[in-house]
Amino acid sequence: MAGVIRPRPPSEPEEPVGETTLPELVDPHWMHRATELAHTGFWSVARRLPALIREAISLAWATSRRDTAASLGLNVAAGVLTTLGLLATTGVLHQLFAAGPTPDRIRAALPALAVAAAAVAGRGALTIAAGWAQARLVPQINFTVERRLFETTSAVELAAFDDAGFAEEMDRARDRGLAEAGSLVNDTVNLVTGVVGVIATATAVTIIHPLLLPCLVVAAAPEAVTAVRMARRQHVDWLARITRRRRKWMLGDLMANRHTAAEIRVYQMRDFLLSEYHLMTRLETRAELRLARAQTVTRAIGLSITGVATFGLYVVLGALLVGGVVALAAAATALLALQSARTSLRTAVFATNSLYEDALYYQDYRDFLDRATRRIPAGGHLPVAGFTRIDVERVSLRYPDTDTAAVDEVSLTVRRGEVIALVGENGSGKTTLAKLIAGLYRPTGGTIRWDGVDAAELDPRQTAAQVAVMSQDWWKFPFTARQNIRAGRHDRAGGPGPSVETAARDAAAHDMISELPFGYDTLLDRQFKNGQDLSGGQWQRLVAARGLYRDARLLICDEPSAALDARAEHALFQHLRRHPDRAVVLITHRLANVRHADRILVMDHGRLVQSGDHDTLMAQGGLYRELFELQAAGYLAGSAEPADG
Ligand SMILES: Nc1ncnc2c1ncn2[C@@H]1O[C@H](COP(=O)(O)OP(=O)(O)OP(=O)(O)O)[C@@H](O)[C@H]1O
Repeated sequence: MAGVIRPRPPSEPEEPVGETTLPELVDPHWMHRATELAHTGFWSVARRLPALIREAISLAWATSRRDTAASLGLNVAAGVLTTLGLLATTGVLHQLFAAGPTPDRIRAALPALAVAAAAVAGRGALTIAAGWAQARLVPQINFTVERRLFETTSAVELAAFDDAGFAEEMDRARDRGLAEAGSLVNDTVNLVTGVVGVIATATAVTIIHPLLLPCLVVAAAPEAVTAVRMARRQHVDWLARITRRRRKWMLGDLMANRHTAAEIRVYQMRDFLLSEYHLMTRLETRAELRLARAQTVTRAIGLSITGVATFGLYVVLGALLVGGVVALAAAATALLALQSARTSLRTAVFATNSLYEDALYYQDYRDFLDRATRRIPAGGHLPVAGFTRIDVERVSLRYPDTDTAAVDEVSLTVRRGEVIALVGENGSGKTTLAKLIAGLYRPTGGTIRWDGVDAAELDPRQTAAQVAVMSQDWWKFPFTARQNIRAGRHDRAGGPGPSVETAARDAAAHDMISELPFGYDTLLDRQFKNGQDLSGGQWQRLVAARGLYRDARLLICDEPSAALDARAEHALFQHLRRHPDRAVVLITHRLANVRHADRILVMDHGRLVQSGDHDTLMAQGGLYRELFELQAAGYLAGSAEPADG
């Protein structure tokens, strides 16, 4: 076995001194409502029930009237049959306990028995039908709330995503709010089912003998109280443990993840991660045992009290029987009713607890939708078919929660047929200005005019159709190579404009795509079967192909070649040259690529500080020349860093 290296088992950690060597985790945003339930008493929760039920039913009603009516109506009908079944059972017992020969008694009991059997069968059928209606309703609700959310998030203005509060609310609405809508309705139906069950049983018992009702309440109550206590204890405990469990998931994810595998080996982090993981596991197991112990105690106390209460019920029933107040048949039915009441009460109690928490999270979803809807840009209505010039007039943009303007009173003109370049140091505002020209942001000052018309008055969809942006922070869409390029104008069926393959060739992406296992039909996401990943530069070629495929009148290229090799960069820039029908706004730090631009605009701290062609700016001196010469020096033969000291 020489040469086989066996992984050394990690050393077991010492008993924890402190909790962990890792720093504290902040609370995840999806549990910000969780403490609220823990700190709200059961009766406060119960008091809010009517409003919550109204909310859930109106959501369900708006989604499907038929299934809502069926879910609730069939449950109520099942309740009526519960009452009928109990009354018929009393009738059966009454006949059976009567005096006379057994065959006669059985014969006399038969009609009531038939009614009782029909009631049980009917109730079963109605419950199944109600369950079916409920099962149909919940996915429809999920679909409705998801559709509402995504229709809104995909329409809000881009600037909303820069607002940290908005982004967080969106995450919350998406993570919990969506899921809770279905639960809200499910729990409401369960609550109604439970309450109907309790009412049905109480009604039957009251009809049989009014004195039986208080006995039933006293006997069933301890179990309901135990159920509330256990549910709450579990919730509080879950809250207390959630941070540790997240840390455990995080550590587990680090150790079983293809992205971290190399670094963990390079830095020999295995022992450290495993010992932290063991520590978390040990603390977690201890906490779980603590909960199990506490729940066992609660259950034991609850069961004992329930036992005593049930015994009390027997004593009371016995006394009523002996005193001749209640018939034997009625007393026997009361015992059957107790079982049914307990089950229904437990269902109602659990549903009440969950309903409250569901409603808190669903409210987040509602609040977010209201807020997001207000941020959908209204836009103008004037049609746009193209442009001859776009005038940017003293335009500014200040991002939310920032003190300085990212773009500060900038004026320039983009003409059709021109290539203009935006250059400047990192953070000088080039990307922001490009996004303003593209209409992705609305200026916080100044005006942008398309052929003299304020862009705010133009139809935003038609304006967007004139613009293509090759952005520097693109996303790896999990589609095939072809779909990734066609996404540039997914609704173009034939018609003018380059084909997918032409766009790919122009962006130096065709050869690379052809070499993929399924060529243009290769899925570019490793999460899918047969999916592939591309290198950063290969992805950038694909993004450039998408931009060219869009074939827009205004092409904005933000660092289109940052990850490209020299050959691909050269090929791409051949296609970003002047074109009579198109204006190109080019942002790049590689100043050799802007030499041939019609105009070079130099930005510094959000302001436009120089403008002109390459020769003019070089003759002028200033920031452009300084940056150009610095970069050019790196390419000069024999240039070397001065030696230290
Ligand atoms: N979404 C944002 N929210 C808040 N501030 C932002 C946001 N995007 C950019 N900024 C800030 O605005 C300023 C201009 O950024 P911008 O991305 O426009 O610069 P840039 O010239 O394109 O930089 P680079 O050359 O590094 O790409 C920077 O100070 C940046 O920190």
